[in-house]
Amino acid sequence: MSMNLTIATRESRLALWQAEHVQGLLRQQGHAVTLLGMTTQGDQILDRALSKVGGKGLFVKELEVALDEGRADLAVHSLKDVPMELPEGFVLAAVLEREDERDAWVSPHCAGLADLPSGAIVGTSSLRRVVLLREALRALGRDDVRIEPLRGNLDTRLRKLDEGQYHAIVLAAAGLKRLGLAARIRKIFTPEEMLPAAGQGALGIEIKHGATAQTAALEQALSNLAHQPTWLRVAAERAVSRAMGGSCSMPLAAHAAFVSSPAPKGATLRLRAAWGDVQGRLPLVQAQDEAAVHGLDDAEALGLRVARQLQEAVRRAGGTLQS
Ligand SMILES: NCc1[nH]cc(CCC(=O)O)c1CC(=O)O
Repeated sequence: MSMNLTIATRESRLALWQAEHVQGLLRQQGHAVTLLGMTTQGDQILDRALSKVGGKGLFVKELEVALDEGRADLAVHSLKDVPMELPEGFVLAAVLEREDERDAWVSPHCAGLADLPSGAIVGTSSLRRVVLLREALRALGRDDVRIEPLRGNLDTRLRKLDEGQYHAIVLAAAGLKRLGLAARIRKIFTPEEMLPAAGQGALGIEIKHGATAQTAALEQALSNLAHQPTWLRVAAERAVSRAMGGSCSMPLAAHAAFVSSPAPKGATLRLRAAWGDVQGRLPLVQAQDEAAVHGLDDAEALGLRVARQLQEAVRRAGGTLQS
């Protein structure tokens, strides 16, 4: 059955790329799909760190209002920006195949941290990247390097780099690749060097759940787009964030990968997580575990176990999780 569908999307170049990507996939299934562009608070507030003004939810709330009012049928999000708990009545109907989940180093000047000139400034605004960069700089004995906040959409961030406000910036590789900007990447950090954020590089499709025939048809169409191995990986990662009470004001990394590839049903999923102290007094705290994962429940149970380990390790290190 062919449907007329509307996708609610933010209007940044990356958000539009992502919405158009899903539009294309749904059109291939014979549906008529239009986009409804909107500006969210997260796009408007650019002068303050997101962690200080309410966090990830700021990027998704307006889109949920559009779903609630029936102005749109689905919303496409970078999963990294989707809060762990969706409001009552909303569900994640599909997670698409993951793009590169790693972080990228972009710099016209140097190939990596070790090459930074004395007193260099590195831009990033994610607290996770701040604590991981700090750890790497500490290992290199580079206490001269400064990490400074950097906000705005991808184009804005790159412009600030090009204007010379920073020697280098760290961004998600996925966003750069999607926008055809992969040539700007000087180096991609391995997950060992810089553990990615929960859900980074994956797209999630959110809908308003309802017991109607229309919703059932929509869920069916979206389930055709879902990529199960990605879904299992991000379910484990997001379970860590959820159990840690993670908002974007917590410097938290969580990354899962199948140890045997490709990932058949029941393959072993390895999950690693890290927490850092924003004040920089404590060394990075890490935890990891692995499990045979057959479904979302197994993935979430793994995430919960790693979160418990991490919480215990944070306590032993003398850290506090409530900031
Ligand atoms: N926090 C903003 C955001 N949300 C998703 C991406 C990149 C794409 C992705 O991770 O899927 C970015 C930019 C970045 O972190 O550099």
